[in-house]
Amino acid sequence: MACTVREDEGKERFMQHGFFDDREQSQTETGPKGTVLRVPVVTTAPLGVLDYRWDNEMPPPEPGLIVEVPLGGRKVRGVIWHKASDQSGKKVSDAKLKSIEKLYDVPPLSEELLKLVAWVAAYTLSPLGSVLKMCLPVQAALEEGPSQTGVCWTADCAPPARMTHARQAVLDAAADGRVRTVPELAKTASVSDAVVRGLMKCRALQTTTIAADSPYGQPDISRHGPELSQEQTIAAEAIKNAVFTGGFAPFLLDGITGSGKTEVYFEGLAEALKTGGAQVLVLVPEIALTSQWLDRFHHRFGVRPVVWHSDVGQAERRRAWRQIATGEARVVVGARSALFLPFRHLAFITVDEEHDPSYKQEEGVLYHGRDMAVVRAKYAECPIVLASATPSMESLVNANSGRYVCLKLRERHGQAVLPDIHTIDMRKHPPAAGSWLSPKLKEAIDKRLFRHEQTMLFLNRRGYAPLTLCRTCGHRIECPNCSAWLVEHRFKHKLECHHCGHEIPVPEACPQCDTADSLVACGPGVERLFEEVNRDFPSARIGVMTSDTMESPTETATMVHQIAEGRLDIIIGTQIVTKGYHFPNLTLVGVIDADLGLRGGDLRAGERTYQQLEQVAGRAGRADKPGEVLLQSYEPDHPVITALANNDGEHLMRLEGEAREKLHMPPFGRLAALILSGPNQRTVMEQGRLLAVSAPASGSVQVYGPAPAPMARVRGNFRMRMLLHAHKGEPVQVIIRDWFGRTKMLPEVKVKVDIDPYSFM
Ligand SMILES: Nc1ncnc2c1ncn2[C@@H]1O[C@H](COP(=O)(O)OP(=O)(O)OP(=O)(O)O)[C@@H](O)[C@H]1O
Ligand SMILES: [Zn+2]
Repeated sequence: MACTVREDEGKERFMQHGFFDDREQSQTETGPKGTVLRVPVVTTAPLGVLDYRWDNEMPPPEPGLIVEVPLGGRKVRGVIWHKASDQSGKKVSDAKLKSIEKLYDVPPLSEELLKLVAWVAAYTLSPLGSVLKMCLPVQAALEEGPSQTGVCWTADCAPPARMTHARQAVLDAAADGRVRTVPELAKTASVSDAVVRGLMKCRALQTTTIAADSPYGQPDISRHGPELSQEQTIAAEAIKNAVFTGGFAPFLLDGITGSGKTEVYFEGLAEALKTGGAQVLVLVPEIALTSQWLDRFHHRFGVRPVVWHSDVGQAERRRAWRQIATGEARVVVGARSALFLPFRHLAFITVDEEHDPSYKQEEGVLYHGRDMAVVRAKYAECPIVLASATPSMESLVNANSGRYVCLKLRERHGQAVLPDIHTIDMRKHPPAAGSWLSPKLKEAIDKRLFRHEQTMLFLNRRGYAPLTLCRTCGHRIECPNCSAWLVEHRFKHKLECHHCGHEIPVPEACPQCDTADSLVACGPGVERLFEEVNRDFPSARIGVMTSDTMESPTETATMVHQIAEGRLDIIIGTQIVTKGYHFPNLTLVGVIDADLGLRGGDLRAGERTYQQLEQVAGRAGRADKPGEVLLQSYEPDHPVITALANNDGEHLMRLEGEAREKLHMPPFGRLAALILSGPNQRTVMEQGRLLAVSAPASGSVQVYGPAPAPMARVRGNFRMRMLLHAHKGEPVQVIIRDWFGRTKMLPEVKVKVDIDPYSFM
């Protein structure tokens, strides 16, 4: 494998990065035995750069090489860093310097990836090690995998003493000299394994060992995509040109739902793959939901791409990581974590559904996948396409300012047109008591059943009911660990906390006043909606799509197939049904509670609700039959609802942009949230007070809080929030670092910094 570098080459790269800068101080030189070569290492522990001793017996060090080092009594993975450690003053003496224990036989991480790690760490105020850990997620990927028997023909092989048709077929198939497994060769020659083994025995074929991981299929770029419409062609050509020219080039592909954005960026992908060894990355919001995407990719390129997300098993992760590192795997489609994969030669990135909130990582290193993808493209010097029917305010502003090239698709493919969107004023057309469907929506569903067309009902609430209340004493059943109600899940006969996972069986009597049969479910969830639909449309075939009913990607794929094949009439789902699906026979979308996302009202509530409802609306009428969307609302005059009904998202986003600009709100200003948490409420409050006392303040920087977080308790920890608001251009990270430097930090309180927060809970 390619980790061995020529000595002079390694040293040269090292010098370029200033590795030998502190030669004098630590007397380091590669050279005679006994001298110490000090190298900087970042480990996967949440720390910065540390010094280690490089054994002279090892090949010369090079930035990016992956090593194993001792750290606090453990052995941890690490990477040779491209800058000297910053332990100035308290430098470990040569004598105490610990040695690098192992050099893994995998290619070094690229310069470009190391730069990304450094950038993300600095931007999110996270330790380098925490970010690096995301690049090295699978220990097994670093080890040589189990091997298997391979077979090939070489010029040294003697022809067999006895020749048969079958044997000749095998030798013909093996004549290309490729190493294959026995079953592979047998299959290619259409013979049984025994024929191949016979030839191996008499040395007419050579036996070798090959790595157990089978290679990924290579995409076939000679295939052509569909004929593109004029506006699709213009967009595709712009992207292809940028890929051909190379270099950083960001695009916003802003095309209405069903306009063929996928077909357009597939063209860019095909262009990139024309260069031998080039790799491409497609980020998608929730990979479990992409069975249709994978089928389309397969249809277009003749193979399946490498898939990367948290549900992929260890063996497959190992295989993927290694082959991405060696450059053999060419196309990767993945969730945001795929951004940190060790590509060798990244030539093109697409972020599909770029507006999707799930790109923001809310645990560990708090980064935004879309934004960091742009940074990676910059370092990899390659084009990037951000695609969406409902672009984020951030990307729209970048497109308007000319930082991104904006490519527009204004029409749906073929005969399809955007669906008609109507609002049902629930004040005038209320549902019957105890039900959630207005008579108008029911009528529309009836029509679709009669015409054998499909209906999708959208309600972004998992479970049966969001609240269980005692009719006698008014007690509401809450989570003992979190400030949240327990949600009834009737399919599972449980009450469940959606924040910490705490669950209890549904009680027979009120836990507070002990009255039997006094608990009532309040409000609807998808399970309750299912009950109603099932009762009102007894002959309909109904499917429920939520993360509770779809526990694996396979289950999701099965249901998606069922819908696409017309084996379901009504699909009830949460936000997982909004993502990019194409069901030709689906002509009605009903939104049960269009106002749901507007309540609570954080900075992006309007933008997010618009995006979500426009996406779910976009599932209707994507083929030859026209679509209709009905929004049930108690606030039909709300700007978001009218924008949807008037098909005028552009206007809405413009107004929203103007409002934010006036208030210096993102993306026209900067926010950073501080989340203080700990088991003891008093100390958390004390930390808040200490931070408030030393908070920075000027005309362009303001700090709000501390205040109890809306989720004031999660998993037994008390939480408070502070919010730093700064004008654009203020060095928020520097300000925060300085602020913390001046503040007494209590060890029992965790202070998390969320730069560009999306969640305000
Ligand atoms: N030029 C074309 N020729 C043939 N079929 C096309 C063409 N363009 C798009 N389509 C088809 O139209 C449908 C919608 O396209 P696609 O899914 O790419 O749209 P999209 O813009 O990604 O939509 P969404 O944002 O809703 O996910 C797909 O079935 C796609 O194969
Ligand atoms: Zn809880």
